[in-house]
Amino acid sequence: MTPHLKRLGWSQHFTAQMSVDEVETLTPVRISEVRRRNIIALTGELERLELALTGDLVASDFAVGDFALTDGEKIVRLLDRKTLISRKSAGLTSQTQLIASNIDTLFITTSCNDDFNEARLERYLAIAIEAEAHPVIVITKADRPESGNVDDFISRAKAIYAPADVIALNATNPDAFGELMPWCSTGQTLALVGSSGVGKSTIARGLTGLDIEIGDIREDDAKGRHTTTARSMHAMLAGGWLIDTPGMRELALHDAAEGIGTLFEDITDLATACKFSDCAHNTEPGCKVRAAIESGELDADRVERWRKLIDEDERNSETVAEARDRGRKFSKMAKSVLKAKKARRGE
Ligand SMILES: Nc1nc2c(ncn2[C@@H]2O[C@H](COP(=O)(O)OP(=O)(O)OP(=O)(O)O)[C@@H](O)[C@H]2O)c(=O)[nH]1
Ligand SMILES: [Zn+2]
Repeated sequence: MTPHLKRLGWSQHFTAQMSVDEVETLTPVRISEVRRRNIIALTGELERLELALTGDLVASDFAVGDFALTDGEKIVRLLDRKTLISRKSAGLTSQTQLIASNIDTLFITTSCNDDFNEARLERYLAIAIEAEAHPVIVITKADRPESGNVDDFISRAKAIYAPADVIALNATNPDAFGELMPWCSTGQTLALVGSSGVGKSTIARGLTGLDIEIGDIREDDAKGRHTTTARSMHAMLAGGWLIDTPGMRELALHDAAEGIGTLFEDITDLATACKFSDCAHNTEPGCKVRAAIESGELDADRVERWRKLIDEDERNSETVAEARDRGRKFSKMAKSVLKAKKARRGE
């Protein structure tokens, strides 16, 4: 592996996928922009190539951050991803839209104010775990906590998921960025998520030295609003890459059952030991989850958040057919309720 490729974020994971023939004839590149008709990719020397899509490959098969092999003209082969973040596209066709790939670290950003909330952090943690990206909870506005003190926010964040790192900082102070360096250096790829106003753009600016507006670029055409990924991969001052595709801001939970399972492993373990395999953990006899809440081993609020997250995930993961089915069931139910009401009123 050349040092140049390492700088691009290349690793053994990708080398191992190449045949001897491919090593001799093709060039590895990293995809930095996905356009409707072509792909912009960077070589190890950071040369920017405009590559054609040919054969079966279409733009929606690619994510910013992908590694691929090219003959210099077109993409020949897409390499298996290390990690992938996707979302369900809005609208009638509930297709999965690829948002970013081969991300090592996800900065889950919140602030020392009302934005800080366990449920929100858990949702992003489940997304990171599902994508196999390392989660770092970055708590901004540590210079002016609106309530309590910064240490309280840090301990609350640490209590959510032990493997996640937690950093509190003043994102407007350039000196504070030193703490973020372990995830920003050469070979590392990073993405930022969090609500509006928590400081994502401020952090992005601090890490890249560029005034980038994350998520502002949209294309409109007859088919409706498209997100484009123009200029979505930015070199960080410390040597790594920051990926900030527009879809990152609107990430919703979907198909993250495993992520939720890992995040709430203790509850999941108890739930599998319940007497009934379909236990809803309400009033069923032999429910280990309820028993753990009653003994004080589990926090009832956390269990509630776990259930809500599973519900949200299942709702967002359903296929178009399932959603239609649910719609039908609902309208059937609504009709029968209406009928019963009318009958009561003697209509
Ligand atoms: N004092 C202080 N202000 C901060 C900090 N982080 C962000 N801000 C300010 O908070 C405001 C919002 O920050 P942005 O970086 O625009 O937040 P964002 O997450 O990118 O917001 P959207 O673009 O709406 O998604 C700006 O005025 C920042 O200067 C911090 O750590 N301390
Ligand atoms: Zn149970």
